[in-house]
Amino acid sequence: MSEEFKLPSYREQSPKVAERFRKMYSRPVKMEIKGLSKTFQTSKGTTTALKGIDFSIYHREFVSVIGPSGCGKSTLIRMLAGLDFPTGGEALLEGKPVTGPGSDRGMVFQGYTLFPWLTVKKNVMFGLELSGKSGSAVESEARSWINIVGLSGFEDSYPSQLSGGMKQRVAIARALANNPRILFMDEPFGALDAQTRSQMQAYLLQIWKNVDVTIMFVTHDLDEAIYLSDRILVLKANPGEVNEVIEVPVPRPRTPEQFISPEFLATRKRLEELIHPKGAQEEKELPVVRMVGAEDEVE
Ligand SMILES: Nc1ncnc2c1ncn2[C@@H]1O[C@H](COP(=O)(O)OP(=O)(O)OP(=O)(O)O)[C@@H](O)[C@H]1O
Repeated sequence: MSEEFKLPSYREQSPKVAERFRKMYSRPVKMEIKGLSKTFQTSKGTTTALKGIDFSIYHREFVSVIGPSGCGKSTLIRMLAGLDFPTGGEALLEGKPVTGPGSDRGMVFQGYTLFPWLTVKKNVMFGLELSGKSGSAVESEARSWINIVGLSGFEDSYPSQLSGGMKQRVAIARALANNPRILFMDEPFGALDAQTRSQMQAYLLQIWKNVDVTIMFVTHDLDEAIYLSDRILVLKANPGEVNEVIEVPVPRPRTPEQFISPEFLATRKRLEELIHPKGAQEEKELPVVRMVGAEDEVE
């Protein structure tokens, strides 16, 4: 008889992984979130989108935010980016309160936010020119960012000539060209097909490794969060609060083969327990629409 396969605890870390976290926690705090809350007044009453979020993101960390729909993931990232304002608490970037948008924070969203009338190079140069730089230095800087995201040769293409994954790489290059202290990514790969999405995840890990940047990444995809992150901030809904912070025990460098490693599976199981707790959703029988004979029934 074979022994029952037992997953390790998602808290079990190899010495190498524990050492990586020790190093990470010894780095300076990049962003400190202190008691951050947000309520919205609507015609139906008050919605508490976020309540008392406390969390610190360390320099060069990759953090993902995950949670059920409506738990406040986008609201959180928008407030940290300075695009919306908290109704309580505050966020500090390198010790300074966030009071509005700024070039020290980059954003990449799910929708392709490139200017369709500008070439790849001009899209990447846009932020640099806004900051007052000009001339050949800007152009060569833009070229080097285009190279970093693997799009050399496409400098003069227009967004309409690129695939979805390529457009998102341009959006990443444009955000990084401003040299942000932190990059916020809100479901950046949500609109991509599964194959392009996994390629983009691998690209993003390479870019993160090669560029001095800290990343906060919102996703619905549990595997994506585990594959990319150092830690996962799990939120719960109504009101949006921190449910758990998971230190991902999967060693780096990450590879797709790790998706079936015991550490990966244990982390996935824990995330599923947190996000889809048993009994939270009653299994509903869907109505049967009989369009075939009983002998054609399937299970
Ligand atoms: N501008 C707004 N006015 C009123 N309520 C809002 C507004 N923006 C967000 N909310 C509410 O705040 C809560 C959190 O919304 P948010 O979009 O941040 O959640 P989310 O976790 O990103 O959701 P999803 O996973 O579905 O994208 C929801 O209940 C939402 O209805």
